Amino acid sequence: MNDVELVAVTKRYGGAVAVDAIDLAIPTASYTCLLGPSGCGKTSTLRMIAGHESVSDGDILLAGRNVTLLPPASRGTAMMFQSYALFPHLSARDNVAFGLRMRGTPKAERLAKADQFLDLVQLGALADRLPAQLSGGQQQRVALARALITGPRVLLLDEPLSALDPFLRAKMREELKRLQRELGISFIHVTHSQEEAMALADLAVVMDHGRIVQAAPPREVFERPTSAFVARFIGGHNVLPRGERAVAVRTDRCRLDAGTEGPRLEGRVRALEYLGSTVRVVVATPDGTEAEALLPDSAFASSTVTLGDAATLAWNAADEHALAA
Ligand SMILES: Nc1ncnc2c1ncn2[C@@H]1O[C@H](COP(=O)(O)OP(=O)(O)OP(=O)(O)O)[C@@H](O)[C@H]1O
Repeated sequence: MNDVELVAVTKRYGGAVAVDAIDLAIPTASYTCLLGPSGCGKTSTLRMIAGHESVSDGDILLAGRNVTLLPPASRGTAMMFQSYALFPHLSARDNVAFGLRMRGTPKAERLAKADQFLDLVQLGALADRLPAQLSGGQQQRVALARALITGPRVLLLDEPLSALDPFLRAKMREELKRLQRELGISFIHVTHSQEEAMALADLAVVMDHGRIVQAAPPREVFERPTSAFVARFIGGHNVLPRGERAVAVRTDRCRLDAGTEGPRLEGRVRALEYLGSTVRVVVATPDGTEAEALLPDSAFASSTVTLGDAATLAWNAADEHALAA
């Protein structure tokens, strides 16, 4: 049984198609990331699953039940918003208990459960604080506890990490994955970030212009991107012409090496970026074709290459991955 199934789901705003007849099956208790460039339809898809946006065509099934026409509260989903949307005059505890209050749960029971969920997000000690007395990261944990307390089968997260600084983002990312595993429910998470999707997702769904262009485990998307668009979007690949078609070659499989047999690109070093454990070297040919190598810093240290030098980027033919036309 899948937690969520989308069957030819379409969203039109006036005449414009934002989501174009997408099909998607999200397995039980899995972590799914929806990713793609701005305007590709990620948020519209999430909002249709939540019931915050009507479906123009197609069906949405949650645990096998058709929920397309049901209001958000009857679906078994909960949504965590980017803005957290906490009530400023309520304590963290009362914010978390709010969903249960709306369902008529007795006070003592809902406050005890709120404390339990605040503990789950490691915020038990701050239960009496108002949102204004909490940091952004802490407010976000309150919002997460508030969404989880209603016992959803599917939690929907709209760019939950984008407002956090890089350190907190990495920490919260671990936390989201832990919660999803511990609770055994499905998370569907909209992100712009390839790295976030790689780190979190069991299923990475890449969208472009309202369509799903690849839906697979992150490793498969990275190792076998289906198109030049996916290879470029997911990053870490050079996309190079091969006759009528194109091939993708991982940048970490390229090296600066004129001596070996095999495919190569000859040109000049157009950019060099030191990234700590790796160095990014971009080589451009006179006709403007570019490719880059991501070299271990030790490999770069043993070369003498500098900006503007003539350089040859080489890789093994076996590392070329053919892309669909
Ligand atoms: N309420 C609306 N009315 C009209 N058009 C809309 C509305 N909401 C979204 N759109 C359009 O639908 C398309 C998809 O938008 P959506 O917000 O789903 O994309 P997205 O991938 O989430 O983008 P972003 O990453 O920028 O949030 C865009 O072209 C957008 O302009």
